[in-house]
Amino acid sequence: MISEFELYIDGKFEPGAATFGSIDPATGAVWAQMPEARSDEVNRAVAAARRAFTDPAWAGISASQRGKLLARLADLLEDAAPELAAVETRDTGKIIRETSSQIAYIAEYYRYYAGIADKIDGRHVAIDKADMQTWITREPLGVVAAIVPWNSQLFLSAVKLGPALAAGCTVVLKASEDAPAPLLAFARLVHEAGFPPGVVNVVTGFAAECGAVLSSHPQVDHIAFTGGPATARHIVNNSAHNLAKVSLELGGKSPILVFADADIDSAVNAQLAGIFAASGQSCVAGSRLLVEESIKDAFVARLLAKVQAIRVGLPDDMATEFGPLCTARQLTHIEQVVATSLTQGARLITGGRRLDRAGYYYAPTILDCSAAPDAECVLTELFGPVLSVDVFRSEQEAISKANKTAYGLAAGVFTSNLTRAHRLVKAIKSGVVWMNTYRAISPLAPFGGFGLSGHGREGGADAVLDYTTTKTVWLRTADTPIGDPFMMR
Ligand SMILES: NC(=O)C1=CN([C@@H]2O[C@H](COP(=O)(O)OP(=O)(O)OC[C@H]3O[C@@H](n4cnc5c(N)ncnc54)[C@H](O)[C@@H]3O)[C@@H](O)[C@H]2O)C=CC1
Ligand SMILES: O=Cc1ccc(S(=O)(=O)O)cc1
Repeated sequence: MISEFELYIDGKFEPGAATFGSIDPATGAVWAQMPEARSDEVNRAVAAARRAFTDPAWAGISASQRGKLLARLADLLEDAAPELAAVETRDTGKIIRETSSQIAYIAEYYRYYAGIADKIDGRHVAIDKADMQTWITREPLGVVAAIVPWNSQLFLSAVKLGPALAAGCTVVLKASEDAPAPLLAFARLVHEAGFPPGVVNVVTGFAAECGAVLSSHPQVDHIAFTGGPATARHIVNNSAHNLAKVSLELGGKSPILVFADADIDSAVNAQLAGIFAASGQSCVAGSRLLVEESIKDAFVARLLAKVQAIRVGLPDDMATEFGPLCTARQLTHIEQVVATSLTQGARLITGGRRLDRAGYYYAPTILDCSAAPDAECVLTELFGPVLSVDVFRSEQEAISKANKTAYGLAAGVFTSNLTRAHRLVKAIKSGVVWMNTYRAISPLAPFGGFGLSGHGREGGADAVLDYTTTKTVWLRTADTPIGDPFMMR
């Protein structure tokens, strides 16, 4: 497995200003040293990206050529998927079953944007003046600061790098200080793919000396951020310095609504996947089960039986279904929110404790919140394996409970009633609604939220446009001299 990690700045690998230990969440012990970028490294990375943006080696190549570089990166990523998956699993604790299949699929995101690179068209305007031709071209926006959290970081980078590079931007990618190894390893593939120096730079470091320096840097034009709402507020404040365009992909408190007429086996499995896959550390975690009252007891009993059969184990074992949390901080946060929720009237159905083993394991947990619908665990994101259960008695009540948090990222609806399904799609406030399925993703499908879940949309063809700006060109076609200079044409 890769065990040496460096920053990647201006086409070269370097050790950083200092190093910090990265922890293996399955043991709680440091497993590798990571290079820390501070202001000097960040400033050099942004300067390299700025220079590369206009350098003929990048600005002078065709869009098709940019697509070929992205396609090459996709091939390299696919080949390296097993090795990168091992690194991600070691550094984040995410189970190898998910990392290995997810990384192979991420190659498809780069392929998708490779194909789009030379399809970013401008348009001709049927202008309302006889002696004028007017058209709009699309140009790359400039230097992008891509800031990602530790979870699914190769995926969250792909939905930024893919469209940004297809559009012709250059990028400084900041990996989280929690588990940066997979992105630093990924930088080797960027290098091998042959992107000119400075087009992609990969750094990691802490909030004040790295993240804040990058997001407030005067040479940054666009900040593509994924993370928590609290950090997002810092990002928006930082962008007051550079007035960069900002996109925010934030947390969620996504409901899964199960009606009595649903395919219950499917809904139980989707709920299991929604909250216990990746040990609940997913922005789209289906952390609120809203179930029709008449089937609540039967549904929860079937769910509980499946939860009790989950195979907890070491994340690098293909048989493991449930691994540790990524950080000790996360473990403490979940313990505190669960304890508070119990005092607020939530009732423990299962879990609610650390597991008695090394590493940051927290048991799959279900809390009945039907008597405490405003408990903390119902309203705030935990980013862990904690499901709150509540009931509804009517479609209207289901909608109002689904929409009651400040988030609006995703929702799942399980029903066999087609007309109701259409009504719910319209009524639920979230950027994604999964009907009779959950946590499905594709490069072709846009993704993002409302409210506290942010306002960006990543994935899909239109994402490329976020990394471009328009230029309107006017051409006067008359051969006669321009007339009255004191009036607008
Ligand atoms: N909507 C989406 O697509 C997704 C959202 N998320 C959200 O991410 C969060 C979990 O990740 P965390 O690592 O806890 O997020 P976080 O917000 O703590 O960190 C995210 C990134 O921001 C950086 N950062 C921290 N302070 C900064 C500052 N002052 N200036 C600039 N950068 C700064 C961090 O170093 C890291 O790289 C959850 O809320 C989760 O829901 C996670 C995955 C996908
Ligand atoms: O479709 C977008 C999407 C889905 C899942 C995740 S996570 O990695 O599970 O947080 C992120 C984005």
